[in-house]
Amino acid sequence: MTAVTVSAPAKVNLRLAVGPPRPDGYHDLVNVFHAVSLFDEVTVTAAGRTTIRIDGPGADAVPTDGRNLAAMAAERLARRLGVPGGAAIRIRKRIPVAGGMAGGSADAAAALLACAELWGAGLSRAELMPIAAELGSDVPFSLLGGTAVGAGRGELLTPAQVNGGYHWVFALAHGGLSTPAVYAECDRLREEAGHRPGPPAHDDKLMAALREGDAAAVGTRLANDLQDAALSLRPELAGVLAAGRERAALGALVSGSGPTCAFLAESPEHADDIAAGLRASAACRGTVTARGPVPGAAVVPGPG
Ligand SMILES: C[C@@](CO)(OP(=O)(O)O)[C@H](O)COP(=O)(O)OP(=O)(O)OC[C@H]1O[C@@H](n2ccc(N)nc2=O)[C@H](O)[C@@H]1O
Ligand SMILES: Nc1ncnc2c1ncn2[C@@H]1O[C@H](COP(=O)(O)OP(=O)(O)O)[C@@H](O)[C@H]1O
Repeated sequence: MTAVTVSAPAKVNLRLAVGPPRPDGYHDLVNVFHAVSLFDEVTVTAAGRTTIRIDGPGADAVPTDGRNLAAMAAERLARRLGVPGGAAIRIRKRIPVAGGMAGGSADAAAALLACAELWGAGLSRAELMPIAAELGSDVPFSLLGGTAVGAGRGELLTPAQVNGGYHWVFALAHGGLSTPAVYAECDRLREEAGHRPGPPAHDDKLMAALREGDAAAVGTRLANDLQDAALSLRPELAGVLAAGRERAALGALVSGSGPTCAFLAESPEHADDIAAGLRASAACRGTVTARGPVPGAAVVPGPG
């Protein structure tokens, strides 16, 4: 096999409940991940050493050395398998960079699956999961896809039962937000308010709404404990959320650590209407519509 291409989806967090900081610097979560139809594509070919080429919006903000999560995935798997050399990696980026939609995690999951295929590793998706978790808390979900509840730091996944499809609008922001900075701001705001959070809690009503395919009920249960921190660091996001609510979005929230904002719509037509409202308000850089849930990282058939 000379080239393998894998596509991997972006995510939105339907619920992100954040516990107190752990001694290792992470936070325990109840993280309800939902994969949406916005994909990065990663192509790998055998090479003497690992290299990265990347194109698409925001590509210039992504490292092309050993700090790139896709490169880290390839190197880690090569070491694990005893493969000499590495992989030439090409990333076609569509997921907003540092946008709270797990683009780096998608690229890492895609590179892991693509290299396993390229090198004939014969590893199942389940066997790739522990390597994915070493690369980042969100990487296992990028492999799994669908809708799933992440415990621990987000890496311990249980697939969720979901009926129906969900229509989303994403408001793209200028620039990104650093995930560690948003978690730190969340801790700071809680300390300032004298709020001592308990362990993160599940929301049975959200899970029931997902099982019933009741988009309106899902919309009312969307929740993100990092939202206040993202708004504190980027106050203009309040205007973005308000612009989507004006067009009667079923729910509106910051996606993960932000700054992308997510809006749940009743139908594809309603999604287009919310997107038009957001663009008219000039509150954001642009919009993307997508549906969920979609599967996780998958090999794209045909020549790489
Ligand atoms: C917030 C979330 C929500 O899904 O994603 P984004 O919205 O940024 O995409 C995740 O928790 C991000 O996961 P990921 O981006 O994989 O984070 P990691 O590389 O594992 O960790 C980066 C840093 O984020 C913080 N972190 C991450 C996960 C976690 N459960 N607790 C944390 O405190 C820590 O400061 C850590 O050093
Ligand atoms: N392949 C990659 N794609 C995007 N970002 C990457 C990648 N590899 C490393 N990074 C770094 O990870 C940071 C977070 O990126 P990303 O995963 O897009 O955002 P988020 O964590 O908000 O979902 C970026 O600022 C970038 O420096």
